[in-house]
Amino acid sequence: MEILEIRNLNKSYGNQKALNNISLTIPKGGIFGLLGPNGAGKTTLIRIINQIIEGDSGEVYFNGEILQPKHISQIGYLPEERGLYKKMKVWDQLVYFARLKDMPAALAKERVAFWLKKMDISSWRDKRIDDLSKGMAQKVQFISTIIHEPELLILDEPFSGFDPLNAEIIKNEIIELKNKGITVVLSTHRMESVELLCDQIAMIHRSNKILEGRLTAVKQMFRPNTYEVILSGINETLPESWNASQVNGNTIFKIPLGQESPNSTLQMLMQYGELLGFREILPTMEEIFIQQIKNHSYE
Ligand SMILES: Nc1ncnc2c1ncn2[C@@H]1O[C@H](COP(=O)(O)OP(=O)(O)OP(=O)(O)O)[C@@H](O)[C@H]1O
Repeated sequence: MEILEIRNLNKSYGNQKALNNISLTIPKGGIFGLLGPNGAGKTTLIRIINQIIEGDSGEVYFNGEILQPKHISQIGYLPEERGLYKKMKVWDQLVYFARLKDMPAALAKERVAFWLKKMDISSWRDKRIDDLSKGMAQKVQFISTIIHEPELLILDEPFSGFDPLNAEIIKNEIIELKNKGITVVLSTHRMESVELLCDQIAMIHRSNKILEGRLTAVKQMFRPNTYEVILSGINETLPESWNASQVNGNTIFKIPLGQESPNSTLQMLMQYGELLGFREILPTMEEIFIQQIKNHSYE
C-alpha cells in the first residue's frame, strides 16, 4: 500500500517549469529519498504535498484519497528554511505547534515533556528561541515536526546545522520513527545519509524524474561489474593491464568480471598468490548521483 501517489503533476512559476509531469509512488513505511541538484523541483513538490502551494495539473493521493486539508494533521514537515517564533519560549512553542496539529492540550504537554527529555534538552524549556544557537533551535524544530506523531514525515535537509554528534542523534531518531511504521520522505544533498537511511529513492533533475527505485536495485542497475582483489605472496607475474598496486605488503587491483562466473574468476586468481580479498565494487550514491545528473544534462 502506498501512502502517497503523485500522478502527472505539473507546476510552473511563470515561464519556469518546476515540475514536469511527475509521477511517483511512495510506499507506506520506510524512508524515501527525494534527490536532485539545486533547482530540480524538490521543494516545489514538497510544498504541493504540504498544501502550501497547488500544482497546475495532476493529482496527489494520500492513503488512496485525493489530498485535502484534513490530511495536514497527518503530515509532519521540516522545511529547509526553518521557521520558529523567535520570541516564544521552547515549551510554549512546542505545545502551540502540537495544538495546531489538533492534539488535545493535556496530550500535547505530555508529548512535549517526553521529547524534551528524550532529546536531553528539558533544561531549555523556558528559553526563548532567539537565545538558542542554530543547532539548538534545529533540535526544537525537529521536535515540532514530529510532536503530533504524523503518519508521513517530510524532512528537508534535516542534518544541516547539526554537529556530528547531534546529526547522529537525529539520524537515530529518524530510524526509530521508521521502525514505528512512520513513512519518512528525506530530501537531502548528503548522499552518505541516503546510503545509510533510504530504502527507496527518486531523483529529479530540471523538473523531470530521471530515476526511481529501491536503493539496492538502483545500485545494482549501475554496478560496473568490477571486482576488487587483494593478494599476498605473489607467485606469478600479474598481467600489466591489472594495474596492481602495493598496499601494506599486499597487492591490490581491480578486474572486470567479463563473461566468467565469479567462481572461475576466483580459481584463476588463486594461481597468482594467496587470495585475501575478492569483492564486487558497487557504486556509491554519490557516484550514481553525479553520473545521472551529467548524463541528463545534455538532453
Ligand atoms: N516562488 C518561486 N518563483 C519563481 N520560481 C521559483 C519559485 N520557487 C522555485 N522556483 C523555480 O522552480 C525551480 C525548482 O525550484 P525548487 O525550489 O523546487 O528546487 P529544489 O530542488 O528544491 O532546489 P534546492 O535543492 O536548491 O532547494 C527552480 O528553477 C526555481 O528557480
